[in-house]
Amino acid sequence: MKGVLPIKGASGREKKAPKELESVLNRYFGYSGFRGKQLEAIEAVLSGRDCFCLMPTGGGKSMCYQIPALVKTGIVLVIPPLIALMENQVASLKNKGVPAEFLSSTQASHTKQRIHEDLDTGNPSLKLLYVTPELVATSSFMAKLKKLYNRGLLGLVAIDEAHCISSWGHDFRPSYRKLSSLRKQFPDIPLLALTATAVPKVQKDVVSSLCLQNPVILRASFNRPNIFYEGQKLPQPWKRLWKSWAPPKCKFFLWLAIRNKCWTSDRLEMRGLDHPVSCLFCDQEQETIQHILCSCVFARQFWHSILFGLNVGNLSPSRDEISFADWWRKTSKKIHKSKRKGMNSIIILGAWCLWIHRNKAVFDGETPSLSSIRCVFLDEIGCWITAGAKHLQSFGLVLARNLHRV
Ligand SMILES: Nc1ncnc2c1ncn2[C@@H]1O[C@H](COP(=O)(O)OP(=O)(O)OP(=O)(O)O)[C@@H](O)[C@H]1O
Repeated sequence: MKGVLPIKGASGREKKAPKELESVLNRYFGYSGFRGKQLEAIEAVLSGRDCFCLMPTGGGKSMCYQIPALVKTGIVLVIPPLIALMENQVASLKNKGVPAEFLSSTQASHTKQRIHEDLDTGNPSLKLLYVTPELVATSSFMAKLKKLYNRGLLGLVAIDEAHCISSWGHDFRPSYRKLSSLRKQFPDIPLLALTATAVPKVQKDVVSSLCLQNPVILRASFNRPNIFYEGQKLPQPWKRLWKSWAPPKCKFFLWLAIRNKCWTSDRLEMRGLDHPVSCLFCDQEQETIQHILCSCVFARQFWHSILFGLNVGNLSPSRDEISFADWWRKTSKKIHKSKRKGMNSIIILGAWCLWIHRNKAVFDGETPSLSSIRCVFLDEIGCWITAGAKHLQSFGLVLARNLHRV
């Protein structure tokens, strides 16, 4: 890149002086300076280090791999979780004159062919290539990457929304798990893991799942000094959530859900991404995670059938319920202490089933059905009991007896 002179870092790898990086930032993106942990992340990967970077939503994580792509030799491979995300970013980069492309199932075959031909040349014009984790998991694409790597043309691999490896990545996106092979395949290429949601436990999991080697760990402050906050302390459900019996993936899902961090229509729309027009369960209201879990008519019918089966149908969420966490707190309070642990597991399981059912409707086009979600719920309860959920035993028996009557 003209005007940006590489200097040698301690490791002997490419390193750029901040001023030179700032001039690239200014030239392509029009910003006068880096913010948050951007510069530290950029310098880490330019010096060849792996890096885990936690920055708030909208904090500017993409710059951490876009600037290296513009100053580093070779191609930066970016792995985001959503096709819509990569389409958006690629379009915006192209607008700024940055050579970027994405490969996905939605891409026309002649476009894919053109990208592959470019990758096969000795000197590809591409600087950023966005791909899905599923594509990285295929042997044919891995072979292509290997070729790039052997020719010294792979500069950096950036994994966006890296928490997917640890949360819904387990079941929902198994290919995220397979990204662990990147470190083995490309031992000296820096890996950059970016996320806005990672509690220390998840951070550790991301670092170990990706086999990051002695990574630079960056955690930007989530405080926005220009925003005045006023808050009221509400009883939080965390203790109830973490202490209840449920598989970790379900608890983690609910932790995200309570914090409104699931990729439902409202969040996708806020980010300008493709999103279902309305909730696929009821086709009446906008889809939010709170709606799916408690105020949607489908969700309420589901909860009613489960709770009615347990002889506490009166505790089902009402149509005015706007917060799942709030409903859970109220419901839990009304249950006798001796049954509370079991009820908490029932509620986590119910929420998990609703989420899985919603994903099947969104991604597999399945029609929402009360009888099928109830069957899944009953099967799961059996599995949870077998796996050690003692408090659920009596609930399971009552439900198995009563549910067919609902
Ligand atoms: N140094 C900077 N100065 C000013 N604006 C910036 C800077 N870096 C990034 N931005 C802008 O901040 C906005 C958010 O950036 P970006 O989409 O990369 O955030 P993000 O951290 O990836 O967010 P999310 O977690 O939602 O994916 C963009 O409009 C981007 O152009």
